Amino acid sequence: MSARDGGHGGGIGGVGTLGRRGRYEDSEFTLRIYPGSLAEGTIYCPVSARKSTTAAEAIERCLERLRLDRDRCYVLAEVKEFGGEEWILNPSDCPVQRMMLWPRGALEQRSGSGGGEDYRFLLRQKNLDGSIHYGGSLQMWLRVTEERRRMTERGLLPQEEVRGDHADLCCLPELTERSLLDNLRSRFRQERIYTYVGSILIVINPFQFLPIYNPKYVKMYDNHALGDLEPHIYAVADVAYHAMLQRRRNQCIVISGESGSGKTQSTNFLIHHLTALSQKGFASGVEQIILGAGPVLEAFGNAKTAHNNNSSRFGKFIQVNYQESGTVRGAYVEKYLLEKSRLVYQEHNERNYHVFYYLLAGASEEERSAFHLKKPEEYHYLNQMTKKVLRLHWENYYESDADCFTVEGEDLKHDFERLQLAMEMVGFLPATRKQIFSLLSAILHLGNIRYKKKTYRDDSIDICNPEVLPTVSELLEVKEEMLFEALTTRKTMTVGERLIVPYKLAEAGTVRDSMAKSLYSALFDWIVFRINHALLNNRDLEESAKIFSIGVLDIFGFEDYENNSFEQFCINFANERLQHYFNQHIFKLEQEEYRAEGISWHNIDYIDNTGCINLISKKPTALLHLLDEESNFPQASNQTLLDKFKRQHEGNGYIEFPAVMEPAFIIRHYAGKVKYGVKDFREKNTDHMRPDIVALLKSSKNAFICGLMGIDPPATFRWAVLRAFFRAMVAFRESGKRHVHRKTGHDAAAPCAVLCSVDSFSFLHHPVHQRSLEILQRCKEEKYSVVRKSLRTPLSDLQGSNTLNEKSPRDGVGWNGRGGRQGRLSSSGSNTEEDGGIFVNSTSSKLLERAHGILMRNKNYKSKPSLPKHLLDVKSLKYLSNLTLHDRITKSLLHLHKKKKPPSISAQFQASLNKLMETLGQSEPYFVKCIRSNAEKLPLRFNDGGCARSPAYPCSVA
Ligand SMILES: Nc1ncnc2c1ncn2[C@@H]1O[C@H](COP(=O)(O)OP(=O)(O)OP(=O)(O)O)[C@@H](O)[C@H]1O
Repeated sequence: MSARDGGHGGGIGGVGTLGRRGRYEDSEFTLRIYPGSLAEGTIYCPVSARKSTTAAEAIERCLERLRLDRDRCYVLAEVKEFGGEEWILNPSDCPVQRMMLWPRGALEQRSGSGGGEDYRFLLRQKNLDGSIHYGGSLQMWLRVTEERRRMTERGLLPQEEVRGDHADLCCLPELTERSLLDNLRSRFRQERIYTYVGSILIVINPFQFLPIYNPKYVKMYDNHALGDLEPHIYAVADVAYHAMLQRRRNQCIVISGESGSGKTQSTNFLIHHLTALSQKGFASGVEQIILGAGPVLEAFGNAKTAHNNNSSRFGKFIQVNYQESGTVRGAYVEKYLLEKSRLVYQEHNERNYHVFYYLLAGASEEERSAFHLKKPEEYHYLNQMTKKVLRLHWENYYESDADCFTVEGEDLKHDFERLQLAMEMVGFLPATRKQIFSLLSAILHLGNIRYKKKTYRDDSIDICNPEVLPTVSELLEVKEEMLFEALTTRKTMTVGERLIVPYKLAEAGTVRDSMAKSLYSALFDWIVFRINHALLNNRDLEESAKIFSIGVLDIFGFEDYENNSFEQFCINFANERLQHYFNQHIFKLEQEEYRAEGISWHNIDYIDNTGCINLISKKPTALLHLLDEESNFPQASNQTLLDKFKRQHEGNGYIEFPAVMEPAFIIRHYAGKVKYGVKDFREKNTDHMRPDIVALLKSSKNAFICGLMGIDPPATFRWAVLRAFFRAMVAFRESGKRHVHRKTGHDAAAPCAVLCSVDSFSFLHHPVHQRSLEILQRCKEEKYSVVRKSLRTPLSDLQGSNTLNEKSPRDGVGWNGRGGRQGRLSSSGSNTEEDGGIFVNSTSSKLLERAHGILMRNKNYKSKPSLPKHLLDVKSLKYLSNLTLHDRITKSLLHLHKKKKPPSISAQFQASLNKLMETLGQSEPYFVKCIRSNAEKLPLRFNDGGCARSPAYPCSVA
């Protein structure tokens, strides 16, 4: 693709600034549409398009140029990297927007350097039954495959085994570690990366996309039993889908494997197939949002690590919900344990979360100055790794410097553009995005605050670089003095007296980092919440509606590093629970079933890890409970914690203590022994945001920051509605007065004068007021009342002003909108539950109606571009908050449990794991085990040692 105006013909990869982004909105690009067999002799047809050009329009132009038969029906298919997988675009989809989500490499290759045929648009013809016509080749191909299978069955063709490998390891004549490895290696060399072990799918990450994900394969695996065909990830998705429909039971697919083994990639294939299966090739609204949600979650939750340049630093469970008929109706994302420590510290050769680098590389000049952005190397939270390198190679600082902030083949500017677009796709308006980036900048500046001792004699501290404070206070919109106090002193109550105690030097750094980590994780929670809101379907709110679901769990694999700490302990505990679930299903339940049916069966010994799970989590003396006890005890230390572990569990076969006096303990996990250092265990387990910091942030004038501190989304939403009302009223009246004043030269107090002259006002066209007016209309329609019985101190807006009316094109609701969501809202009944509701009195109602009339009549008025986002409302917010009740991370981070102490991090993690296990327990499971073919990430290279050592290696699970 190339942009023809604006002078950035190198493709969208070169568009990085806001100003350029503005031009980019109107730029004309060239789409290359490949007609394939529909126009023999034409490789591709260049079609000019803008960001808003629809697929239907692009097809029209293409048909015109190629003079194709217009009586036929055509669609545009987007082919993405994974070996030719095709995504059919809806007529209203915008191909340029899809293309903007492609990685820069794809766009560059497109501009002529060759080899980039992976990403492209194809012109496809649609058959009468709605299926896609593949020019006969698919049918032929399927026939050949089928024929081949029949001939093999009849013995006319050699069996697969003759080639020396088995598609199912259970069929191996001899089951040894050697034979398993030989079989996997042999298959891998034939580019067969998938192998079954019974019903379990093993994937060996080839680090190169193979052409096995295109529609031929989608079709081929449709409605076959597992094992009928060559193993494939699509086969698992397909079997789960049909089992859900036939047995009317929820299904789940559990993906495991070490970092870089391909879990996330497998999840992507599964989700695409699971949504595509029910869509007959068309991307639904849900699929679109899932499509946008991926890059957003990735930018905020992934980072470069030593093992994987794009490693997910959080676990996720994506649940695709279906109607009884089997069509997708919505989805839900649950996240587990975002790695917070990465925000303030990274190991050598690792980076902070991607989004920081994207922002610093891609922000426009305007954004740079608004957020006071610097270079990455000037931020403490990003440059610690550089400093390490610096110490090693002082003389070649600049080389090392560049290496640390970019990854080979990466274009951060392009990634920033892509992120912005993805955020737009999940419904984040420009103002919301600005709030998010401003918060990220505040976090970076916060990290630059350094402390020093005031004097040698006492412990009191000061900030070395006070010039940073105004920047942070400006970005967070808090008072500078309050910020200084919160960062240097602690307020405590002792016998009714309020004490202000200065932090010690080491403490202050922890407080600063804790504030940064908590802000970031609250932001991440907020993003997940908003994505879930976008993925929510109206019908999910109806209790009677029957939902079936298929969940895909992509959770961090087993970890054993040189230094293991609290995070690894939690992660490995989660893996123990999953291994237990796996054992239950694969061995125990199956054997019990055989025995119940009277089938003679020799029980297979498997490693039962119940003992290890009990050691870690069984009340009252398990390690996690002892940790909680010691975390609550002010005099305790990590050493007393270790002593407690020893006293309580000495002699337990699952725990050992190093012979030398080392502050560590060793757990015998199912996947091997891991040594954990107890340093920081207590601190990490109670990593809550301090009350002083919460109070500071709640004092922010910025509704978005306050919103992050809000624990009750429905309540904060109502406050947002109220605020919007007053904002609109005040603005409307004030502007009216000003206008009359200008015209008559004296103050016009009478509202009628305002109304008479308001037609020409432009202030109403400001997005904030448009939104306020729309919100007000909704209030009116919901019969809210304007006068609150008692005005409490606002809990603040959850969403900030710009997010309240982000709405879905599906809603189709205008000012006087009927039907759609509006219908749902008025029938929701949520308003009646409210005490002290909001009443629209008749004067303000008239005022607003008039204002709206003006707004709508004005010929300059343009409706906002419709966004793939649901309208927020109390009922859906309540629904979502209930779904995430178990996950009280944000709540506890903010220390909002007034009476009780907030639950510890490990307690919250256990609660979310329990919920996950409950969901899995109610589903029929499938297991996908991912293995890294080599540690160097080389394409199609099989390293025996690496594969056999993998915790997902069949020997260690079977
Ligand atoms: N099936 C596949 N075909 C081709 N390449 C793959 C495949 N699966 C994974 N990869 C490559 O391997 C890289 C690492 O995979 P992925 O990020 O999915 O690993 P992961 O197990 O999720 O790692 P982490 O636990 O660190 O998040 C991907 O960026 C991709 O380049």
